[in-house]
Amino acid sequence: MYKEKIVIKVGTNVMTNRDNRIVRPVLRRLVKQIAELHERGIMTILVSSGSVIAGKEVLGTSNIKDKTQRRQVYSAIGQPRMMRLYYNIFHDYGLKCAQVLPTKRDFSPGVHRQNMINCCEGLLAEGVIPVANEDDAVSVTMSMFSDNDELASLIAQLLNADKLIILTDIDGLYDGHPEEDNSDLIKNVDPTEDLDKYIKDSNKKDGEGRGGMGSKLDYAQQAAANNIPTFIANGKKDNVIIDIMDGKMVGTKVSL
Ligand SMILES: Nc1ncnc2c1ncn2[C@@H]1O[C@H](COP(=O)(O)OP(=O)(O)O)[C@@H](O)[C@H]1O
Ligand SMILES: N[C@@H](CCC(=O)OP(=O)(O)O)C(=O)O
Repeated sequence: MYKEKIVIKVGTNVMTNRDNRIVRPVLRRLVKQIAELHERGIMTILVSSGSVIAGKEVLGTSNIKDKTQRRQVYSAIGQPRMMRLYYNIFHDYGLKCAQVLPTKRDFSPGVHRQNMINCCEGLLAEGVIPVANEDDAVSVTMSMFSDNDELASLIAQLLNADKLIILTDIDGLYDGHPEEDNSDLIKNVDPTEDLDKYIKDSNKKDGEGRGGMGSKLDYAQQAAANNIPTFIANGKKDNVIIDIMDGKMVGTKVSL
């Protein structure tokens, strides 16, 4: 049996380069760290974005005009590609992984919620790493999460995780525009702090990440309010997960 369980969320921008191609070594470094935690008796539930961008890599520009339908098509093509990548990398590290594709409905009180718990706990008990992503192919409008930060936070709360780590393409929350030299990284925030003033607009396109820093913070604060210490950190940096688990000061920590 494992000693601890943590949820790690990896955003689209962590795994892509400036041409929006998936960078396999990034996924390898991520899985390597998950494998190291596994050796320490720490199980990970990985929440991974990437299906839309992986579908876009295959299909290129689509003629579909409707944005929702385009997202459905890209993700239906991309999700099995993501899982093939993960399956192979986890296998190289001697680990098993499994796909979990929830929709928002699965978190409403009642039987769906219990099914989610049973599925994830069952996988963890078997030593298998659940790799979750929103079921983008079928989840539209009401059944949609605001983004995978929400999904990761809900899974962490549902499973009563010991930590939530949200990996993005920036070191954490800055107190000014992240690209300005005089902006500083905020190391600690508490779950009730109003952080809206720090959020800057982004101009990301289809599949390049949803939600932005604002939603990341909202969901990090939600998990932290439920006693789950949450970290927002740069997934492109070497060893960032291990550093967090070893208590080093990296990223922005959201906790009570
Ligand atoms: N105050 C801020 N500090 C840090 N990042 C910010 C801030 N305001 C806006 N951002 C933007 O939020 C982005 C991260 O959110 P997002 O694009 O949704 O990433 P992901 O794909 O990892 O979910 C950063 O790349 C940055 O441009
Ligand atoms: N579920 C979508 C990603 C949605 C999302 O939240 O993206 P991101 O902000 O990059 O974590 C996908 O797999 O492409």
